[in-house]
Amino acid sequence: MRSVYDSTQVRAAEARLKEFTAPGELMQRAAYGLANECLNELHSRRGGVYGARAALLVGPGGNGGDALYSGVWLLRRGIAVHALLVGVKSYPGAREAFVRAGGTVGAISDADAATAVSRADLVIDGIAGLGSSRSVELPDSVAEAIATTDALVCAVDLPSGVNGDTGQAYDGAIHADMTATFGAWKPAQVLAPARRLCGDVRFVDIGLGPHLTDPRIDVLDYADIAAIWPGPSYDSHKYSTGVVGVIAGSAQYPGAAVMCVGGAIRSKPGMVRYVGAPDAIERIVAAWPAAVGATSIDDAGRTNAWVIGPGMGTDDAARSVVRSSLSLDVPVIYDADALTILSGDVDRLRERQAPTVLTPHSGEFARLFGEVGDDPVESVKAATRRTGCVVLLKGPSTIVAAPGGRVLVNETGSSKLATAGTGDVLSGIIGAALAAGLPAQIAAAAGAYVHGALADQHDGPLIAPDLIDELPAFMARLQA
Ligand SMILES: NC(=O)C1=CN([C@@H]2O[C@H](COP(=O)(O)OP(=O)(O)OC[C@H]3O[C@@H](n4cnc5c(N)ncnc54)[C@H](OP(=O)(O)O)[C@@H]3O)[C@@H](O)[C@H]2O)[C@@H](O)CC1
Ligand SMILES: [K+]
Repeated sequence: MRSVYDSTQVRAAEARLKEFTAPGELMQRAAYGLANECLNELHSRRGGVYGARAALLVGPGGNGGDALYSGVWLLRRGIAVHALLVGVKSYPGAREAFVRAGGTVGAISDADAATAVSRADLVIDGIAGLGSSRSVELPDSVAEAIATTDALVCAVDLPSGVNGDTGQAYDGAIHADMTATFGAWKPAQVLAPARRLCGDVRFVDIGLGPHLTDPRIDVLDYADIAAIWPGPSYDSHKYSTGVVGVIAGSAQYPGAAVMCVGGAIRSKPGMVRYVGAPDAIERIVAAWPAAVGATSIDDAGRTNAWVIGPGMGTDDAARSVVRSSLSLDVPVIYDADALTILSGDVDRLRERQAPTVLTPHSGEFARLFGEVGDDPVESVKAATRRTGCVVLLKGPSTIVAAPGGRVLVNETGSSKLATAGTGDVLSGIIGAALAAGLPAQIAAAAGAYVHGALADQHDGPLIAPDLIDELPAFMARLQA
């Protein structure tokens, strides 16, 4: 698990650590770590560093200070380093130290600034980090040189022009190949759209760890999923590993039910029950002979969790099923059409006594709760406070919040998943995890991890049934 801290937490930890360190010590640790990351990467790209050229983009604050002091280390390794000041100010003492070590300094508005960038093998973006709060305005020629260079572009702490806490990217934000993050992972390094601008994130330990508590976000990794994903034990039987009920599909969208049941059945619960009309049951059993059919929830028998919604339509019958499901005393995940049905009735979700998971994409989220704002984590947390439900917001970075709990962000998957039916598979996987007894937020986040990882391991273009085909091998590896 990777813990992520916002700028207020990082600054507070920095202030506490400063009580035990000499003045300037933390910046020196950061600058040395930054220089090392750049040198290692440059070495692997060019086969050496001596004789390389570097351009530093230097802002007025601590971020620019880091860039200048890292320049001192680069100079000591035989790299020619030119600093371009963005604005008139620079971090006290850093410019002088850089010049003493042999660095040269110009302004970003100099006629030859773009040439310095395009000739460089390494560009260090130290315009702004934690203090980055607005668009980056560079001369057009410099912006163009940064955008088109083959050089290694390394962001100091965060790419300039991204909001470190929300993941928002302002106009002109720098697109880095690599980001050296100091002391903690920051929200923008795991949240879209900023995450993409960070490139490869390298952690530089400056000793903040013991002073950081209560992360804003956690990111689950493979080891976490392997540890928590429920597997059968030697005395398991079909009821002990969880029974999933699925209400999905309609005459218009029969495939949604097949995808959803497939996602559930291949995630290895003990049993999957499908509830629908007789012809729909026939279709499901033809596709998944191990599934068990019933024509109503009441006739379905013992079930540990329900998946309700994919492709079920929004007609009166569907509305009545969703309304009556609110009183089910086992966990329920509402997806797709069920979310549309609930959008006029969000506050009724508070009636639910058992855990509930909502899995909207941004359009469904807007219908339920209003548009996702500039701070998507806050928007999702507000939705959980309003409904008492676990809310999983699908998107380039999936955000999963629970009432009173910590926020989880999933990093697996890609735009490959933007294809019909993949969401139905996801809800089936989450349903299986819920039925097996995982706490609702963990079930949702672990389901999102598995779903994304299936897409990542699939070669070539992807359609929803490919995810189901990838599931058995993935589960086998996970439980090995
Ligand atoms: N915390 C830690 O543990 C450690 C922190 N360290 C380092 O310090 C950094 C934080 O330093 P910081 O507080 O001085 O803020 P920083 O990011 O340099 O911004 C400064 C000013 O830049 C400006 N500015 C903003 N956006 C801009 C834009 N788009 N284009 C142009 N200018 C822009 C804006 O000033 P304004 O122009 O608005 O007056 C803003 O106030 C941190 O990220 C890390 O690198 C390490 O050294 C040691 C450990
Ligand atoms: K930066």
